[in-house]
Formats: sequence, C-alpha cells, structure tokens
Amino acid sequence: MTRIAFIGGGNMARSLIGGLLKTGVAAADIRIAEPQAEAREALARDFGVTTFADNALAINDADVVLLAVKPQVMPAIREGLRDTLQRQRPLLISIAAGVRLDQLERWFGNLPIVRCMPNTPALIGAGATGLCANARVSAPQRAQAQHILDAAGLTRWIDDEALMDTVTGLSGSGPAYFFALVEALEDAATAQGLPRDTARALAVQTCLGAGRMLAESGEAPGELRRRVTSPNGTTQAALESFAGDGLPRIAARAVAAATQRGGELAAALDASSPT
Ligand SMILES: NC(=O)C1=CN([C@@H]2O[C@H](COP(=O)(O)OP(=O)(O)OC[C@H]3O[C@@H](n4cnc5c(N)ncnc54)[C@H](O)[C@@H]3O)[C@@H](O)[C@H]2O)C=CC1
Ligand SMILES: O=C(O)[C@@H]1CCC=N1
Repeated sequence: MTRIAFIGGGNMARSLIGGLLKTGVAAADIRIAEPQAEAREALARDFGVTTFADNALAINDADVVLLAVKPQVMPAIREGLRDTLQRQRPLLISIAAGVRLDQLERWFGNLPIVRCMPNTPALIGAGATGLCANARVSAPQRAQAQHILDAAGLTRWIDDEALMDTVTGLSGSGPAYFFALVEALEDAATAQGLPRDTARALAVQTCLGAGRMLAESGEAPGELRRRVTSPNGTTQAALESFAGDGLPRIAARAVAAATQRGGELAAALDASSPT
C-alpha cells in the first residue's frame, strides 16, 4: 500500500488520480492539497479522496509526494513542505514542465526525485509519460514511480534529462497538436459545405482510427501512410499539398518551440529563485 499526496489538484492531478483509482489504488491512500475550496469539494465528490487546504498536512505520512502545480508555483510551495519532506524523506515526483531535477533538489532538499512528463489522455488511461530519476532514487522507488505513471498509460524512462523538454514538446503538449489538427480539418470540410456535426464526427473517428492503427498494427507510420495513398489519387494530392506547405518543417518548428519554452520556464525560475 503506497500513500500518495498530491500538491495541486488541477487538470493533471485529476487525470492521474482518475487513472490510479481505475487500477485499484484505494481512495483512502490518496490525499490532495489544493488551495481552492471549490476544487477541493469537486475532488472529494468526484474521487472520494481526502483534501487539504494546507500542503504540509497533506503530505503527512505520505510515501510519495507528487507535485502537480504550475512551474511558477514551485518556489512558493517549498517553505511549507521542506521540513516535513526532510523528516519523512518520501519519493518526490514532479510533473512540472521544464523544472529540472537540480532545481527540485535546491528547493526541496536532497531527496529521491523523479521528474516526469505525462499528458492529459492519462484521464482515460491512454496517457504517455517520460520519466527521469536523480541518483538518490532506489530501484524499488523507480518501480514505485513507474507503477503510478503506468496507471496513466504508457511510460518510458529517459536517461538524459536534457531530453525531458523534448518529451514535453512531443507528448506532453502533443495532444493539443492533434486537437488543433482536428479543428482545422473540421473547419476545412465545413467551409466546403459539410454540416459541422458530420465533419466533427468524421474527423474525430478518422483520428481515432488512425491512432488505433498506429498503436495496434505495429507498422511504421510511413507504411500506413503509403497504404492510403493510391498513385495519382486523392491522398497523394493532399500529401503533396502538405509537403508543399512544409509539414515536416512545421512540425519540427512546433516541437522546437515547445522544447525551448521548457528551458525558458526553468531559466525564469533560476532567475527568480536562485537559492
Ligand atoms: N495540462 C497538461 O496537459 C500537462 C501539464 N503538466 C504540468 O502539470 C502541472 C499542473 O498543470 P495543470 O494541472 O494543467 O494546471 P492546473 O492549473 O489545472 O492545476 C494546478 C493546481 O495547483 C493549484 N495550486 C496553485 N497554487 C498552489 C499552492 N501554493 N499549493 C498547492 N496547490 C496550488 C491550483 O489551484 C490548481 O488547481 C504543471 O506544472 C504543468 O507543467 C504536465 C503534463 C501535461
Ligand atoms: O502547456 C504546458 O506548459 C503544459 C506542459 C505540457 C502540456 N501542458
């Protein structure tokens, strides 16, 4: 039995808690610190978990403390947590974009820490998470962290922490890229006269079907793409249009922008909380 305390009960905490409960973790073993009373009530109602307005109270007796606040909020929570963390020495897990292991060690002390980057499909158990551990994380703690994130979907360990911002740019932010593409496809078909609800339904199912084929067929995306593309057919016309507009470059620039922003978030915290 692992007691898990969440600091911050927003979107990602809700996604992760939903996954944990589905895999059989007892609600009694999950505690959440959340400053907003309305959010606390919703968490207790939706998940049956215990909530706290006070961060230090929530982590009392916790084996794992999971930081699920915005990167900018990290320095502000250290005062309230540091003493209890040092006394209990739980496994600390952070899901904050950009925030580095050395920063977490500076703020919260020399603890076993796992930095990870999940994504919102965790809510339905279809998340993707990259994890990276500091040297203090023992093998059982590594397994503990993986077990918690496995409840949200697929997990992959990332040995080189510098690549965690790339993971953020790929899968952390990635669901939004696919949502944006579906929005654009739906708008394009609607502009040609298709009723919006029909355009939405067809675009969403196409996205789901393509995603399932990618996940379940074991085939490379390029091979699946080739099978849709008849010589001189409709798909070829569309793919040539994508290529002409520089789709690979568009994707590379978007991932680079998100990756860079991760580094900027961390640098801003170095500037505002140097010690
Ligand atoms: N939303 C996403 O798709 C993903 C977000 N993340 C990371 O997860 C973290 C949380 O993001 P979201 O859940 O989207 O944000 P959110 O804004 O929905 O949740 C943050 C929660 O922290 C609470 N909070 C604010 N100050 C606090 C304090 N001093 N003590 C305790 N709680 C406090 C807020 O009231 C809020 O409920 C961020 O660091 C983000 O980088 C990581 C992967 C994906
Ligand atoms: O946009 C963000 O900063 C967070 C991190 C990854 C997804 N959402």
